Amino acid sequence: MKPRIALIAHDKKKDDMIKLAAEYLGFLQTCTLTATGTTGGRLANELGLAVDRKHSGPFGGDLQIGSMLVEGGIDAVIFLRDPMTPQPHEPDINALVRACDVHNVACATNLSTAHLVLSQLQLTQQ
Ligand SMILES: O=C(CO)COP(=O)(O)O
Repeated sequence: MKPRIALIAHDKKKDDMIKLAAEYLGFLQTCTLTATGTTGGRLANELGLAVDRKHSGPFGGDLQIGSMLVEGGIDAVIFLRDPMTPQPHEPDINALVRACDVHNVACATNLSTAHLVLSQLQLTQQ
């Protein structure tokens, strides 16, 4: 089955997300991708990736992805959080990360871990 990956980035991390996704473009094209609204828009517009776009994070996008994950619909989450900027929807962010822990779903919240997760997933697909 294709890996089902959620891609989410806070505003100051969106350029990092685009660079990361560009590095793994060939692999990500083989995956089923879900993203929060603005992140997904950039991935689609700038890299041509087919992404199921949920609401923007502050409007419930993290919760929508959390709900999918709880239902068993997500294999890994790449969530480039901005630890330096307070977010109005902090409880939603914590709920998503908590849902990953509850359901033992890989959750990369920084670039180093994102590389480890994506490179490993890519290996297991080959
Ligand atoms: O806020 C976010 C995650 O908490 C991301 O939402 P956007 O991708 O819509 O900016």
